Amino acid sequence: MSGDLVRPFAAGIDGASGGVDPAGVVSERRLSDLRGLFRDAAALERAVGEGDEVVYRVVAAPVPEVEGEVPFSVTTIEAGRVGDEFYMTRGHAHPEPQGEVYFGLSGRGVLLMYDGEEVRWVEIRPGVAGYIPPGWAHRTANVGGEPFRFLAVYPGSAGHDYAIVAEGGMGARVVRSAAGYEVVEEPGGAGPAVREYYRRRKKRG
Ligand SMILES: O=P(O)(O)OC[C@H]1O[C@H](O)[C@H](O)[C@@H](O)[C@@H]1O
Ligand SMILES: [Fe+2]
Repeated sequence: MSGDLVRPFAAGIDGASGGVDPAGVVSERRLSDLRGLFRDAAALERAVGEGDEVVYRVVAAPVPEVEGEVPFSVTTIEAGRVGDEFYMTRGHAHPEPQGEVYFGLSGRGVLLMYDGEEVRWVEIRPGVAGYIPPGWAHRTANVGGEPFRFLAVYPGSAGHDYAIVAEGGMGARVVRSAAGYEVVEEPGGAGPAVREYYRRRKKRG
């Protein structure tokens, strides 16, 4: 059904350019792809009108997203903000509750995680690995003045659920502050449907 497994190989990971060699799928997300995610919708539309720049690029290794394989990719998030909020990924949960590891390659970012009730975050720098446990949605933001790059390694059967983050949020936002950045929790919390989504995914077996 899912075809042959991948043959052994080595890939070059270029922390200075975000390149992966050999590469598989390359995807780009522009400001206009991130509508509805930043708090300041008017600032986002202005920036879309002023050139709609690429916010991040993901270069994947040639490993398919199927059960048993372990895909990996390098994400480069450009430096920038929409209003006070730092450039960030769309963010997703894994419909199959599977973990993931991020490893910092260059620049400085925040890995934000959310389980429908609790917000956790860690700073990722070169040489730092962040662990995303099964059942936690995740998003990264570039909190520095240069591109932020990280390697991600995850189970091929994990999948990507973007809708739960688009609808339920991440419980917090990464914004500029006098100290550089801060992670500000959002008031109110998620509704019962969102909390139930995560609760189901955090039960083992
Ligand atoms: O998928 P996004 O939320 O847009 O995040 C961007 C990318 O970050 C990491 O590299 C993940 O492993 C990728 O699966 C993801 O696509
Ligand atoms: Fe993921």
